[in-house]
Amino acid sequence: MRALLRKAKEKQTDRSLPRESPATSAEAPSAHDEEHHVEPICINEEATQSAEGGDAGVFTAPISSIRVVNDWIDRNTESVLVRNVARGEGRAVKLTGRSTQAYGGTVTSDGLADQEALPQWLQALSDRLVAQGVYPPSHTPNHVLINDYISPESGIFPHKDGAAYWPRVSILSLSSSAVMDFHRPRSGMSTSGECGDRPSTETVVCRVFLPPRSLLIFDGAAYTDYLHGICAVAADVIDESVLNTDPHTHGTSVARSESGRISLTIRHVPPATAKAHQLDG
Ligand SMILES: O=C(O)CCC(=O)C(=O)O
Ligand SMILES: [Fe+2]
Repeated sequence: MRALLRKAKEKQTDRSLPRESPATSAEAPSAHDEEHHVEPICINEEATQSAEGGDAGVFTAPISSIRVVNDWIDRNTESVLVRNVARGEGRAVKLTGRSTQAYGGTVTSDGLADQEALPQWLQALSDRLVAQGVYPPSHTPNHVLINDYISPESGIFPHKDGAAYWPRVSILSLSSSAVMDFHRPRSGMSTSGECGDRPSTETVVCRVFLPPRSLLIFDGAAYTDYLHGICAVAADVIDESVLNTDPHTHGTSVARSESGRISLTIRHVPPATAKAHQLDG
């Protein structure tokens, strides 16, 4: 495992990823982590094998708790998942620029209420994340939020996922790439409303390219201290500041797919009763 992580770090060097360090607060272990006993992630060999034989691209970003596994699924699996998302349209909630489908239950400030079993096609993803060591069996993902972005120009305003979730998130991208921005919170920064059309240089500390079929995993400071969001742009301008990109693509822009991106946000939510119990005692 150590060798693997070392390999990932070497890849980071190979790819000339920016080495600026983020705000020092990002490096410090968060009190929230300790409170939730977040174990380090161990992504095993299988997770780093590209399904199509290419470079899996696991790396550690400047905020040390962000990782991307490229080609986490193959194209056939992607097509199956896209079709399953389309079949779930009946349960979709329409928002500006995107619709969402929630599976697993209702997330409340106390934890997961009205818990329902994940459908088999989502449970398979959850099981794979546990098998790969991304989640411990005690925190098997039990909730999936699907964001179906209506057009390439759709995004999501910078936000934090909040305290109801166990603080590690895995996001699987389907159908299109996008760049996710991690923002340092700024006093008075709005965390609701429309997403912007460009990242704010004032607040962005880290930008990460998410190709279709990639899995983004973040926890620690990236989860608790920073906001994440996706700009509302039809094409993402790529330069050396965007992680998970090859140097030869710097200076180009990558168009998002006309059909819009779909993301599956896979998390563990402690049951409402368990959480209330934990707080009591
Ligand atoms: O579409 C994405 O990748 C972001 C989704 C997200 O941040 C969320 O569901 O909380
Ligand atoms: Fe989020």
